[in-house]
Amino acid sequence: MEKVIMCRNLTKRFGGFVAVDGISFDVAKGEIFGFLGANGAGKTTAMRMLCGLSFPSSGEAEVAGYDVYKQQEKIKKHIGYMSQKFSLYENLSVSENIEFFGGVYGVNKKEINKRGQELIRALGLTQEANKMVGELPLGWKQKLAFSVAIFHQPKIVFLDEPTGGVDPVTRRQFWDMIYSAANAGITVFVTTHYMDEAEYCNRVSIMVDGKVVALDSPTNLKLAYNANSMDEVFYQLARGAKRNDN
Ligand SMILES: Nc1ncnc2c1ncn2[C@@H]1O[C@H](COP(=O)(O)OP(=O)(O)OP(=O)(O)O)[C@@H](O)[C@H]1O
Repeated sequence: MEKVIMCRNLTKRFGGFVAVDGISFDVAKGEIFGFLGANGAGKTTAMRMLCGLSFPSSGEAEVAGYDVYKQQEKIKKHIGYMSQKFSLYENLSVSENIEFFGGVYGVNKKEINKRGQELIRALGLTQEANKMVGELPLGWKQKLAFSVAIFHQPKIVFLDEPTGGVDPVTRRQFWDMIYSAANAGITVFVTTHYMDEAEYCNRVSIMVDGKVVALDSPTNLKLAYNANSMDEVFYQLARGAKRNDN
């Protein structure tokens, strides 16, 4: 098994508060890894460390073979990132967003043009290519944002609640794109609050109050917790959480 993410006792403190408390796991190439936890559990903080955006307080981690303390710039080059809050520029057109982000990620102009056109066709956005992204329905924006995040063919894509606010059918279509990316060898690390999405992951980790309290396939987790759904598993584990930012 080729590991593309490895972390051991990864910890982040803010003053005396331990936001991420000694988490350890590996993620394999091409795996779809669900990273669950209630509000305030520490998911975003952990993800920011793995993306090379923030230094851990202690512990070890390697992402795409690079060290999270010493090689943050290398990590950023080899990953894609999409979140609900940060993705596309609403006041640029579909084509301009592809050009811009392709450029930021170091794809050359010729490739951007060629693959950009293919992408627009594949997404069925030919008529909308010159429209401002702000005019697109949310589901289309999310699909485009995901495509842009993997345009430079990264080893890993980090998705922070990528499908918030859209209906189950649109979410399902989004997940078809995730499966295609994983089949092409891109590892997917995804946080979500939707338990139907947790069922789609190869493995799921559940964080409570900064710690990973369970990690396995959805099938094994349901067996272990004698539950019919991931919703039930999640409820059993997260109901005792002390933190809840909401
Ligand atoms: N810069 C910071 N300074 C102090 N505390 C912080 C900081 N960033 C996060 N925290 C705290 O760390 C804890 C974990 O926050 P984090 O955003 O990682 O949780 P999360 O699991 O991503 O939650 P959500 O699902 O709401 O996004 C929270 O209690 C939060 O208030």
